[in-house]
Amino acid sequence: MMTPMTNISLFNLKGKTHVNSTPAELIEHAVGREEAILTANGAVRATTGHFTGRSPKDKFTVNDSSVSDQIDWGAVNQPMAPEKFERIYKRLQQYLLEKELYIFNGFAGADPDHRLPIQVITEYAWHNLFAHQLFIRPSEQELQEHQTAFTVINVPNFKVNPQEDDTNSETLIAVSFTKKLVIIAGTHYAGEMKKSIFSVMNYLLPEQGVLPMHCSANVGKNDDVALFFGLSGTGKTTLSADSERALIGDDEHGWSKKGVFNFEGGCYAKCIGLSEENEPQIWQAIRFGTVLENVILDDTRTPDFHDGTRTENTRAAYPIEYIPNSVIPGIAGTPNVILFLTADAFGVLPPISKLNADQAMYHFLSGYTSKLAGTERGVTEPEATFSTCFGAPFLPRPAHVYAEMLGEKIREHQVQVYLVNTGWTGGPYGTGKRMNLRYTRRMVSAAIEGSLVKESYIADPIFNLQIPTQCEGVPSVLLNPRNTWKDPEAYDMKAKELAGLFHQHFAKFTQASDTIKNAGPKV
Ligand SMILES: Nc1ncnc2c1ncn2[C@@H]1O[C@H](COP(=O)(O)OP(=O)(O)O)[C@@H](O)[C@H]1O
Ligand SMILES: C=C(OP(=O)(O)O)C(=O)O
Ligand SMILES: [Mn+2]
Repeated sequence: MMTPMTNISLFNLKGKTHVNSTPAELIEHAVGREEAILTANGAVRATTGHFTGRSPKDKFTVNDSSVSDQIDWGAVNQPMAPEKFERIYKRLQQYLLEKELYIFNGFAGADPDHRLPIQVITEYAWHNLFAHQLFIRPSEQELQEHQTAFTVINVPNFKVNPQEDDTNSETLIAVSFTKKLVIIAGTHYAGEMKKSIFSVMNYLLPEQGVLPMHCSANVGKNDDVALFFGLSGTGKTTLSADSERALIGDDEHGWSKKGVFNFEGGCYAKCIGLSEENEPQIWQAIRFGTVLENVILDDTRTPDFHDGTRTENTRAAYPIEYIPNSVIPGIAGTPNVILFLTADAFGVLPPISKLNADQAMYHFLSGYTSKLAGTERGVTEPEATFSTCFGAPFLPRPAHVYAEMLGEKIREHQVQVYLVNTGWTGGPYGTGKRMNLRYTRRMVSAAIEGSLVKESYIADPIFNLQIPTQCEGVPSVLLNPRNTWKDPEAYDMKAKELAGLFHQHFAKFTQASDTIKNAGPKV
């Protein structure tokens, strides 16, 4: 695909550049340069060294007058002085001068009214392949007219200096909204590229009246749209891949007056424990063109998806068209049903419960899920985490900006919201076991089809949630988590402990209305 290079005015590149290369070309380069290896199923596999996940402590936002009063400064959005960014940028220009580089031009945002033309410049061919598969690929015509509005430069071998540059380490993920530039340095984890652009969209879209969301989305035969909000590992990618429904996207969407649209052109699935039986769509998407990250291979170069020795966060990145039933471009109507996914490691939240509008706001602001033992050093017991809007690491603006928009839309369109525990369950059906995926799929289907809303419900006294007494295809005893514990009193104690954590966390939302504050657990 030879097309004129679009404007790379941010950098004065004198080395060889490969612009808008095809997957086949990028794969040839990645393998030839020994960045990645070919696997038995045709995918390429790269390893990422020290960083096998995102590095939130190394993420900064340039604090200049154009954004200063808009950003929710703190641990997520750490400020960087403009002159520090400028110095790094100048050094980076020197570093890049003679470098061989790969350049992808495309879009974030499937809706032409709200899309962001982006350019992704990478040191590695495999990172450019990732960008090509994950972002929205332009048509020939769109490429001719492409004008970059935001650039991501991904230079794993460029290091910053924590002393001189005021950074946390030699690794940096820095966004400047004024320069319209993201610098990613000192990490090989490809997910930083897509989540950086997600953060940029999360900053830009509210000003256009569009709600950006950390959710997956799919659509049924009757054009009924479902959204699945959730933090990492809660099941957005897994549950949105459904043979009965068309996939809109697995991670990042916007909700405009017209409906929802995907920000991306691909998916980024977790591979740990992946099986053909449980996740057939994802399984068969792993083929030529797909990028595997940190997946272990056997002697025949066949992936061993059960091997987590390198990391539990093994990944596959593939274009959305590799999912047989997908919506391209990723645009659909207004959601009918919203599912909040939470991976509760205490095993006390019901597998599914129905929320009213105030409860929906309460749980959206809370964004409860769990960090599991082993995922972080020092975490030996399940640890509750609250990540507001189910996506705090990616939200530049204060939570209320997003929450108010969602609340308005839920009310306006009378969207039914459910809370789904995709985490753990106690008692006879599996102490310490993850919720059975087949049952979760049944409950999610019943919620989406509308049969669940008509069931009878019991009120859970601790969490103040409405629990259905039946759901077709799911043993009724599982629906109430208290039944699944050997010792119901032990259940009550654990449940009250979690209820207390909800209260502690929610205390910071002083501006929330009383009806929202009272919609949480009753302890
Ligand atoms: N009941 C369940 N619901 C959803 N996912 C489950 C369940 N049980 C196990 N899993 C596993 O949990 C992981 C969910 O990850 P994923 O869908 O990638 O989350 P996200 O996209 O939200 O980061 C997958 O590996 C999936 O196989
Ligand atoms: C890619 C990520 O998100 P998710 O696990 O939600 O896919 C991430 O958090 O790095
Ligand atoms: Mn995902």
